[in-house]
Amino acid sequence: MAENGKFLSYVLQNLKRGVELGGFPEDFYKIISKPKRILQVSIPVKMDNGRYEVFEGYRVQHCDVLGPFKGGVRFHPEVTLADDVALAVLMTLKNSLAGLPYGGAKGAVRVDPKKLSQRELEELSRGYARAIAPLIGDVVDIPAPDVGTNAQIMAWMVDEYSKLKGYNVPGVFTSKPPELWGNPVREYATGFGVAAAAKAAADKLWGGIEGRTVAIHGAGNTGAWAAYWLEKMGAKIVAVSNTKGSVFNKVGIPADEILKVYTREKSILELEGEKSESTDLPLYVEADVLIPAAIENVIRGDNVGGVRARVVVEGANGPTTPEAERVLYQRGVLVVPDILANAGGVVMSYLEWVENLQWYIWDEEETRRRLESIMTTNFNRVYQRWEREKQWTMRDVAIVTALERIYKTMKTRGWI
Ligand SMILES: NC(=O)c1ccc[n+]([C@@H]2O[C@H](COP(=O)([O-])OP(=O)(O)OC[C@H]3O[C@@H](n4cnc5c(N)ncnc54)[C@H](O)[C@@H]3O)[C@@H](O)[C@H]2O)c1
Repeated sequence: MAENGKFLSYVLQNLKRGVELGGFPEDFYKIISKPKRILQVSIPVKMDNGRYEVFEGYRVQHCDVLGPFKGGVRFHPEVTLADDVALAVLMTLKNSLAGLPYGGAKGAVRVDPKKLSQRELEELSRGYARAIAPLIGDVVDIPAPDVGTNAQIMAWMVDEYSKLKGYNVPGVFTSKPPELWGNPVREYATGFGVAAAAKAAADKLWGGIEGRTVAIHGAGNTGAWAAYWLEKMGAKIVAVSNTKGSVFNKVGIPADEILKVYTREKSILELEGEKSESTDLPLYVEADVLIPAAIENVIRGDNVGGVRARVVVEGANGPTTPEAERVLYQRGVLVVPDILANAGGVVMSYLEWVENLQWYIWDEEETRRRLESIMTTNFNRVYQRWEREKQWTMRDVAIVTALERIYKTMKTRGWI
């Protein structure tokens, strides 16, 4: 996605800064900046036209000092190994910050899933699960969905892995459908967590989220469900976009309609309001909160001048480049970093995994209550520390806090 490893270089820049600010030894950076293991796979798929295509995929296992590797699988036509490494590093930090007993990993397949038939997609998903099977397991490495993958794909993968083992292994993939050892909260967990983080930020800055305006860049799983929960919390969604264009409506765009765009019952340009073929309108509209929820590197040095929101809550991974973040920081814009704001998905994955390992089932309300409590506690912990260390960005605080836990555990285990 990001050209020539730019995304990885931004993630490593932030990591290095975290190591320096936290006063950790240089050797710690040497260890933590490199993945422990990288698996590259080729997946042959017999296409509907009778010919074979071979897709390239990866599983990057970055660090497992805190527990089994954990992180999603991305299906995207432009994803590179460098992107996958960057995403795996972010998972290590995110899992550490959230207090989960997990290390970080990420998988990817270079493919445009929209161009595959359902049968081809199933073949590819099962093929990927078979290819990485020797290196994963419910206490080894536990993949989940990311961009371009979903609960149905997890169902195929968990089924394939279980067939290879000869018995059911529910805990090896998370974010499965509710009828296959999943939990109904997972569908909206990341968006719900982003909404909880935005609300927690608004509570601190304005005494509440009620009546505040929100712009959402990328109305997919994360963005559309964030819209849904933010509206329930009393905020107003004024702008939204996807790869087909953008809509702005200062009166408010109903979240139900945004969800219909996500589920493809409606095109984005059918929503009421000012329409634009540009996909980036939400980045620049007048709104209290901006939620970039599409892809990385959308707020950069060259366009940050146009951002007017007072708070940026990173639904996507890596949407703000370090250069843009410096500008926002100087302007007093609060950036709630990805590893804090979008952890709802992996926190929910953890809850699902705990259910699976015990063959136990929590109901939806109980699960959502646990998720909200973990998200809000984590936000407040980082925010309170940031209030004491305002010369740092909130990302710096989040990264240093995540690194402290990793470093301490490495020391205790004798890895450093
Ligand atoms: N889904 C999760 O559980 C989860 C968890 C943590 C982080 N994330 C991160 O959130 C981001 C989105 O993931 P998702 O699962 O919601 O993906 P998704 O594919 O469901 O949604 C992405 C949305 O962004 C839109 N989009 C893509 N490129 C765009 C562009 N240039 N301009 C405007 N819109 C664009 C797409 O049309 C789609 O609506 C990614 O960075 C992902 O890593 C997702």
